[in-house]
Amino acid sequence: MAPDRLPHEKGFHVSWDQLHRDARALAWRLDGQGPDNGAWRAVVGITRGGMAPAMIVSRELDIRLVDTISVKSYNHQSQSAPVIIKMPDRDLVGDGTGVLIVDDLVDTGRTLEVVRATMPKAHVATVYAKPMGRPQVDTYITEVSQDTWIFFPWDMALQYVKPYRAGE
Ligand SMILES: O=P(O)(O)OC[C@H]1O[C@H](OP(=O)(O)OP(=O)(O)O)[C@H](O)[C@@H]1O
Ligand code: HPA
Ligand SMILES: [Mg+2]
Repeated sequence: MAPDRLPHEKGFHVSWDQLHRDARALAWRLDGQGPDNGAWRAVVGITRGGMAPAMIVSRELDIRLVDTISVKSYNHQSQSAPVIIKMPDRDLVGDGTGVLIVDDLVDTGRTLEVVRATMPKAHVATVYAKPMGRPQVDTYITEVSQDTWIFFPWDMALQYVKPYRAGE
């Protein structure tokens, strides 16, 4: 959902360090929760934003089978209908049993709705969640309000900021 304000006005800015900590927290929460004696079989990251969290989760949980599902639903901050551009290996994921689907965030939940339909038995995990999309997620770490835009480290750069009391 596109917020109708400038990016710096209501934004949740996530650094690489913060993302790393939060994705690790997600992994630790998922540890031992898989259907096979607590183990997970594979990780499927939703490209592109889910790739960094998926890498961190699979590293923490020692899961070597990692695949991707490619979904496009946003062009900058405007949403369109989600389209699956690439499916994961069907022989690997099956109906999703033992599979962890990982994304950076859920906003409206439309992306996850489409992804879930392809692997109905998978467990869906995101690092961040907004209220509207929460029903689509099984496990997440941090919730932000629906009108907050989350800025990820790969979309930002360090830059000069004027002092609060700027001189004339
Ligand atoms: O819950 P929703 O309202 O569907 O929105 C959440 C999705 O939107 C973003 O992906 P985007 O489609 O922008 O692609 P990207 O991951 O390649 O940036 C984000 O990474 C989630 O995958
Ligand atoms: O808040 C967001 N931040 C980045 N990408 C997104 N895609 C949907 N919502 C968001
Ligand atoms: Mg995405």
